Amino acid sequence: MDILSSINDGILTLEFNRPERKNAITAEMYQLMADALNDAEGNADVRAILIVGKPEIFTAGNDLEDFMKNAPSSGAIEDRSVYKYMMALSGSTKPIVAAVSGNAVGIGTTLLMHCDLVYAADNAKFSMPFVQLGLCPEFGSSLLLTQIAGYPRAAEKLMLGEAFGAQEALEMGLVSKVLPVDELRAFAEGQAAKLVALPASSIRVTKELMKAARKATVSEAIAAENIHFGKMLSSPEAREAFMAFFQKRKPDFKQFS
Ligand SMILES: C/C=C/C(=O)SCCNC(=O)CCNC(=O)[C@H](O)C(C)(C)COP(=O)(O)OP(=O)(O)OC[C@H]1O[C@@H](n2cnc3c(N)ncnc32)[C@H](O)[C@@H]1OP(=O)(O)O
Repeated sequence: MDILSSINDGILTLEFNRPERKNAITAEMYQLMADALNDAEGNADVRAILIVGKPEIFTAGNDLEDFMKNAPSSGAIEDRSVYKYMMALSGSTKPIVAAVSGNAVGIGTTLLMHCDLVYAADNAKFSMPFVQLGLCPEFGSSLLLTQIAGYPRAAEKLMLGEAFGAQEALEMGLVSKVLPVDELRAFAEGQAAKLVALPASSIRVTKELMKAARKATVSEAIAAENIHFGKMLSSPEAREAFMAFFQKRKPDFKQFS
């Protein structure tokens, strides 16, 4: 299974488990995670959610082969499993803890902005290389990163797409603590266990109140981003970037005006 899903002591743990492809996320993996999150919504026994990868890799983001095969030239974005997953994540009423070690690329970083408690290992590396792929930010990152980090820093991360480390992620407020990689998972599990022991109704209301102010603007940003993202996935620039990645060469964007 490319996603390991388990419920123990009130915690739903979702673990990326495709290390041979750097935990790159396929449509099937998004669907599995969307289903688990939606099931958790109706399951009172789940009182916290934990998202983890492997010590050496969180996720390389969307599977680029999937991007090439399934560019959404037709069909509604709402029907795509990535959309279902991100809506389930951003709309979850349960507290979500994320623990990042290794690379968190693209949607791997975006998804953190929809979680509640976010922790990084000292080997974590974050990147949103949307522009480098001929794409644009997705699922609220154009708005949320600006709110979290301020415009200049968000512009640097989103326009240049370069990777940055755990310490910088801490300074900008993307994560709230950095730990040694071999301590990260146990720490995150401990934080999730604390949430489980607290009154679920208080956690629920606190989360709702904290997210209320940004709810409408995040939805608007996601809708606007999706319009561009969907079209850009089939653009010649994106094709060139995907081909270049698999051919292990630098993309040549100068051929496009
Ligand atoms: C809506 C969502 C949007 C997004 O998420 S956009 C972001 C899309 N993701 C990316 O552009 C990241 C692409 N991957 C990488 O940049 C690198 O990987 C890493 C920095 C994550 C790791 O680098 P290294 O440790 O050198 O590993 P390696 O040799 O590049 O990868 C090992 C194998 O994994 C495959 N792989 C890695 N990432 C992806 C991916 N995203 N989609 C499909 N396959 C991937 C490779 O091709 C290779 O395979 P082989 O061993 O056969 O050469």
